Amino acid sequence: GPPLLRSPPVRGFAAARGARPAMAEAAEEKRATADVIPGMVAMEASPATVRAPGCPSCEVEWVAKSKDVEGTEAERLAALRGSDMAAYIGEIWEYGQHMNDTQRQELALTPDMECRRFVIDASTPPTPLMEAVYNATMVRVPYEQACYVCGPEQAMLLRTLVAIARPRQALDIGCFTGYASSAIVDALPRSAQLTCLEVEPTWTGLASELLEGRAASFETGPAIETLRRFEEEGRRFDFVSLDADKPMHGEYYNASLRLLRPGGVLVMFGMLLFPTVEDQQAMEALHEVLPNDTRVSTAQLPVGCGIQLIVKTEEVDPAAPPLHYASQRADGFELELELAAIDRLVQADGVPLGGAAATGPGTEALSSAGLVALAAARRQAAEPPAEEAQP
Ligand SMILES: C[S@@+](CC[C@H](N)C(=O)[O-])C[C@H]1O[C@@H](n2cnc3c(N)ncnc32)[C@H](O)[C@@H]1O
Repeated sequence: GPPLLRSPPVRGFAAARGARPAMAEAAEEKRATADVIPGMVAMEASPATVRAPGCPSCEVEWVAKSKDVEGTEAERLAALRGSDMAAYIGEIWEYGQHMNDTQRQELALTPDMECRRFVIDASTPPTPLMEAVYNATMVRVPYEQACYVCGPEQAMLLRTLVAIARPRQALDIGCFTGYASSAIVDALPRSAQLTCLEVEPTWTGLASELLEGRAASFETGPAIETLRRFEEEGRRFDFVSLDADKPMHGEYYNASLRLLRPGGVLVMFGMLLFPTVEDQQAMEALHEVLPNDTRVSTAQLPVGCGIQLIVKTEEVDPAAPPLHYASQRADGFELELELAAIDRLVQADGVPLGGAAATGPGTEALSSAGLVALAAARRQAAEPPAEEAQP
C-alpha cells in the first residue's frame, strides 16, 4: 500500500541543528555584552558549533528534504482525500496508531530548543575530531539515518564524564558512525583504549575510517554476542557508553554490569525519547528496574534523548583507597602508562587481564615495577608523605 506519513526525525536534533544560525547570533550577542560589562570574560571567537564554518554540511539540505517529503505526502493525501475518502481515513487512523507518546513528547519538547542552544553554548566546544565525525555523518550518511547520531550536547557531556572517570578500558555499544566514540576517545587518558561495537558493517567501516590512528578498535556484529565473548575472555571495562537497539538495552545493561569493574561507569542513552513503541516499552521497563537495582547508584539527566548515569557500586569495598593517584611521580615514572603497557603485554601473551584499575582477575599476572609502584602509591595515599607530616 502507499507509505504512511513520515514521522518527524525522532531524536529531535534536526530542529536543534536547524536552530544553529540563531545559536551563532546568541553567541555574537554574548560577546557584544562581554565587551561592555567590566570584568566579564569574553567568549572565544567561534561559537560552540559542531559544524565547522564553511563545511558543506547537509543539515540545511536535510531539513529541506524533510520538508519536501512532508510536502509530497501532504499533496498525496490531499489527492487521496478527493478520490477515496475511506482510504484516506484509513491511512490517517493508521498513522495515529503509529504516532506514539514519544512523538507527542517530542512536539512538547520543541520549546526546549532554546534551552538546548544554551546548553550547547555553555559546553566546551567540540574537538576537531568530533567536528569531523559529525560533519562526515551529515554529509556522507543518507539523511534518514543521519538522525541516529547522538546530540552535540550529549557528546559534550559524555566527553566530560570520560574526563572524570579516566578509564583505561572504555566500551561504546552501538557506535554508529563514531560520533560518541570520538567524544570518548578524545577524553581518554594516554594509553587507554576504546572498543566500539556495531552491527552494521557500513557504520563500522565509516567509523573506523574517521577514527583512524586513534586508540579505538571496532567489532562488527550483534552486540550481545560480542559482549558474551568478552565475558568468556575475562575482559573488563572501566567505562561503558550504551546507545544501541533499545529493546536489547536491558540485556546489554546486565552484560555491561558483569564486564564493568566495581566503581565503573555506565552511560545509557535514549531514556526519554523513543522512536518506536517497542523502544518505549523496553526503556520504560528500565525506568522501573534501574532505581531499584541495588548493584548500582544511578541518576537520570534530561539531556537530549535522556541519559542515565550509572555507577556500579556492587563489590566496591568502602575501605579501599581511591582508585586514582597522581600518575606523574617526581622521578618521571608514570604509573598509569606503566600499568597500561603491562596490560597490553599480558594481553598480547594471551593471558586475560581484568580488574582494570585495582583488583580483580588477572592482576596477579602483574609482577613488575608497575605493580610495585601501584603498591607504593597506595601506601602514599594511605599515609601522608613524611615531610608533610612534620610541622
Ligand atoms: C542511536 S544509534 C547510536 C548513535 C551513536 N552512539 C552516535 O554517537 O552517533 C544506534 C546504533 O546501534 C546499532 N545497533 C542496532 N542494533 C544493534 C545490535 N544488535 N548490535 C550492535 N549495534 C546495534 C545501530 O546500527 C545504530 O548504529
